[in-house]
Amino acid sequence: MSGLPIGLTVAGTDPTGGAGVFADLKAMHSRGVYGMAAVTSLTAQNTLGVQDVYNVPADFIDKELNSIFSDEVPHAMKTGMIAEADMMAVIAEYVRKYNIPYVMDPVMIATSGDRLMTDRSMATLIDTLIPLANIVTPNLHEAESIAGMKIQSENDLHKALKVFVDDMGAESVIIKGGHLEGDATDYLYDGSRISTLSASRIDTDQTHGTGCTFSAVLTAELAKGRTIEEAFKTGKAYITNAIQNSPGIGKGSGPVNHFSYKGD
Ligand SMILES: Nc1ncnc2c1ncn2[C@@H]1O[C@H](COP(=O)(O)OP(=O)(O)OP(=O)(O)O)[C@@H](O)[C@H]1O
Ligand SMILES: Cc1ncc(CO)c(N)n1
Repeated sequence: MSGLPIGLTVAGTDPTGGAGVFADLKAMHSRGVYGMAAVTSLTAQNTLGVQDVYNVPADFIDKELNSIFSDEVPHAMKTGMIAEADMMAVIAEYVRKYNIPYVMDPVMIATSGDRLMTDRSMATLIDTLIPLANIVTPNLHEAESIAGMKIQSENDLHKALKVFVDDMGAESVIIKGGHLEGDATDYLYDGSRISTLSASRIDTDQTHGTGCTFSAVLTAELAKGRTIEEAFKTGKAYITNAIQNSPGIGKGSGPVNHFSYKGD
């Protein structure tokens, strides 16, 4: 039993380290949390796009998770890229059995526009993973696909938030406004109230892996026993600072700085 908070990420790799499990580990480390990672897919990708994907078979993901959980149970976990429904079913079993705080980042399409989840997995994502989640973190497009509606107004956004919690059974949802017009405003709904956090939009294309990094920070904060609202505040401050200080790596949409945020 470790005194250090432990966060687990279950997601794909990005060999350039800007998104996926490597980014998650950096974000958790930066927040003072010991990071563990089980890999769902290897991708060949960089700041320009995804060149190829190699899925880990679901029964091997089961072995990775068994190795982790039979040895040390993490204090919180997140999932990111999960390409296929059979992988989701395996992961859901561990979330159910160990019942640790769970952040579900429904990764569907990379910043570059490449698909990272099959369409036929959508029903499983909605039926098995979302009801287990303490926080679901869709971006605007993912929220539209999952809620099955267009989001063109504040009113639509409020309706979509409620679909995740009131209809699908998540404890809370944060719809991220990285792709909204104007300020980058994120919306949290926890079943009783909607709260927002806003940052001025940073005029940059250095946003590769922002979603992964944001959800990894939320997971790290939950691993420390912080509330969802506290985790949201830290996640927002961290990602805004990380985008502002992006290191300018690669020829395309580069990664953020996982180590620049120095807040508590
Ligand atoms: N240009 C920006 N300026 C300020 N904040 C931003 C900007 N772009 C994204 N964010 C913030 O970054 C976080 C991640 O949001 P975003 O909508 O980009 O996620 P995503 O699309 O899932 O990311 P990914 O690129 O990893 O797929 C949110 O808090 C969002 O408000
Ligand atoms: C492995 C992986 N997960 C998530 C994203 C979304 O940014 C990505 N580009 N790559």
